[in-house]
Amino acid sequence: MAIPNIRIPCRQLFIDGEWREPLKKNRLPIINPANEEIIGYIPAATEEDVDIAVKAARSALRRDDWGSTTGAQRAKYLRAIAAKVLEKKPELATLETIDNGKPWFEAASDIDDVVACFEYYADLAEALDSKKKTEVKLHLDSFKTHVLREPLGVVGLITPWNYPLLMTTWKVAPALAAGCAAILKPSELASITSLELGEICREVGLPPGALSILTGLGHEAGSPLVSHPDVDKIAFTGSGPTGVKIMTAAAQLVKPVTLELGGKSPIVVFDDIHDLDIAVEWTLFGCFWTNGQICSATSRLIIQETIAPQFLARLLEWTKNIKISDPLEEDCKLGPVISRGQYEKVLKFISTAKDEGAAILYGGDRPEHLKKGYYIQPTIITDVDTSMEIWKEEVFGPVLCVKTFKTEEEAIELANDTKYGLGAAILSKDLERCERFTKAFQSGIVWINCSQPCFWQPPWGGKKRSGFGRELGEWSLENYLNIKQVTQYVTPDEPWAFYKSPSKL
Ligand SMILES: NC(=O)C1=CN([C@@H]2O[C@H](COP(=O)(O)OP(=O)(O)OC[C@H]3O[C@@H](n4cnc5c(N)ncnc54)[C@H](O)[C@@H]3O)[C@@H](O)[C@H]2O)C=CC1
Ligand code: BAL
Ligand code: NA
Repeated sequence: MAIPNIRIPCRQLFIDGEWREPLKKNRLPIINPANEEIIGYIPAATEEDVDIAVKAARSALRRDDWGSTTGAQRAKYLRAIAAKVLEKKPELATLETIDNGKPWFEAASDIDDVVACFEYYADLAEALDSKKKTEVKLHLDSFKTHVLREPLGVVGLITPWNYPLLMTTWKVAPALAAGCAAILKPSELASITSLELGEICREVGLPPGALSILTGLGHEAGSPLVSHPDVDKIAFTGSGPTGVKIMTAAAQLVKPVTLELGGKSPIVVFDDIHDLDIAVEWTLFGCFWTNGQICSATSRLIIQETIAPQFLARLLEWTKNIKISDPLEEDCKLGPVISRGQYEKVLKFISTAKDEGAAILYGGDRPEHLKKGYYIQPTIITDVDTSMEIWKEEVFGPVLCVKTFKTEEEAIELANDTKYGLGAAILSKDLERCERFTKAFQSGIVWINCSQPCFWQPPWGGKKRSGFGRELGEWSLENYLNIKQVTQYVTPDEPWAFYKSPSKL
């Protein structure tokens, strides 16, 4: 597919089905991480705009055109959105690349996932109609009970910048499928494609207020959404510290949250791998895909001592072969990280690792041939100790740290030696061993003989400090539904006879 040359659309906030200037008229720069240039501006919402969006969402839930829709009717909107996204795929992929820095072909594949995800939740919305009301068998005949699965209400969706439109979709598609009215707050570092979703919703005639999109800063636009008393739930993906702030604020209102936070996931490689090159490639992909900015990145390589020298030698050769370039260039496999802040943060992690005594096997700096842009070489760090920051903390950049092990017990201990629990991978020919590791890994996701493939049908989420709740699959729909018990006394002519009846007049 040809990469189109594109103009950055100038948008406002998407509220109540229309484009509206933020009340305070503030805007934030859009920076292309590949050249550090300001390429446009996004509107910056504040508390006042949040309040208007919440009122519009409430009104959508009260109106028949959204609040009384069946799942089948909502499925039509979701399919229409999917079709429009597909139609605009080349432009959306380009916008994603120049906003986020990921290689264009990765962005294009994200857009395919966006389309598939909207279609998938269209199917689930339809299926919801037959599951909306389900009977619950009781042990008594004098009562009958059924359960209603109804939209939870107004939901706040706060998303990160690493898969901008895809992370938006992981939340928006199930929320709309469930019949909620959603308010999306994308990351200020990459909001363009989420705003374009607003234009798509307008084009397909999604009822006003069903989805509003408020771009802006976390503390100005995200925080008021979390603290708004008329928002029923927050679904968040992002950093641990922000997750803690959100959970703390939501707790004041006993507001449910789902949190998909960071990770420091292990990839355990045994000496009985099927093939050295295949294992090396999964190891690279597991950490360097999306420029290393994946919450589930398997950024701790735990390698069996017996195979370590030849594995690392081959890993080095493959790493040197990775094409680092402007992400719009064909065959680019590693673009810049998202921002100046992230660039400095990642380099600091590398310098601290060196200060703490680790060795840089490869990378550790900006590539010589790229003078501008937030580029960092794919970096491999060895001689790592479990007390080091590089072993413990999420880098969110193309940095892999390596530790060797002798026995299975040692490997599992190292794998679980983290406060996080999102993903974990094992590469081994021995499937019984893989099974033992699957049980022992303290994580929400396990990859066997691979790392990172991500599909929309299975559940996605973590344990420990990687958060809680599950996205994707049918699990995500449950996040946006209220389960209501309805119990009926079916013998109303018969007294309940709990209290003593006063004598009749
Ligand atoms: N788990 C993941 O997928 C991600 C993890 N990260 C990690 O987080 C680090 C910092 O990146 P940031 O973009 O600053 O992440 P962040 O967690 O602060 O931002 C994520 C989203 O939360 C919003 N937000 C920030 N403060 C908020 C608040 N007080 N209330 C409500 N919403 C708020 C942001 O505007 C953005 O939309 C990265 O270096 C990386 O380590 C970043 C992005 C994604
Ligand atoms: N494909 C992984 C999604 C994430 O990093 O959040
Ligand atoms: Na950007």
